[in-house]
Amino acid sequence: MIAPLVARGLTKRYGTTCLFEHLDLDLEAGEVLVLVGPNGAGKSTLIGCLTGGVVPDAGSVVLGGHDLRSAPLAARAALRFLPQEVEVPQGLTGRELVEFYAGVFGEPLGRERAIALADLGPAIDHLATTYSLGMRKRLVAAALTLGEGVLYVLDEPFAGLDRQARAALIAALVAARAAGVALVLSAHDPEDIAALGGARVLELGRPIAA
Ligand SMILES: Nc1ncnc2c1ncn2[C@@H]1O[C@H](COP(=O)(O)OP(=O)(O)OP(=O)(O)O)[C@@H](O)[C@H]1O
Repeated sequence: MIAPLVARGLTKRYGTTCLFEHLDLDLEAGEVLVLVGPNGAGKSTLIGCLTGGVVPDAGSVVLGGHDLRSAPLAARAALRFLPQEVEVPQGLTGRELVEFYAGVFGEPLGRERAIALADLGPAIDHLATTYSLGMRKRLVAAALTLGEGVLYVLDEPFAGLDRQARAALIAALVAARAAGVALVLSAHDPEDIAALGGARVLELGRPIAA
């Protein structure tokens, strides 16, 4: 079975400040890794290195057996990413966006399931740019479950969600995990970590200036 995530020797510095170095990560199907640490510890930067938005100073990332640098399209096809700030394109309703994701992720028939999971009521037919942060997160988090992602990476997924949306997202993540999806997420609240049904925790400390 191909591991959803293998990272080797990840190192990232900004100037003389080292956020992490020589970091190895391995996640098997269904495993969960939670990144914790104070503000500025480097959680989002590490997530950026795992999802291709930040180039590490050293090291490699392999997603679902595909190297993020040498085979970025195949690696990204295995990945579902929920960033901390969820941006949506102009001019599309929530429904149209879900239809777009369903096509890109190769599960066009899953769109009604994702729309039900987003649970936005009549707002699903409003322009997504009018949504609150929590509504945008509901929409995109539901779309992540489309297709055959093997690794979900979520940057502070529960921030800005109300209780009902948080419970729905946790249920969706627990179900994905049971289906073999591995998860990497950053979180501040131990309750969220417990709700996922057990996870490995990686604690990042305050960055060290050389
Ligand atoms: N592009 C950049 N250039 C320089 N420094 C950066 C850059 N991006 C992030 N940093 C710095 O790297 C450090 C880690 O930032 P990061 O956003 O990864 O932390 P975090 O653990 O996600 O924080 P938070 O919990 O507040 O979201 C911070 O000191 C930040 O200022």
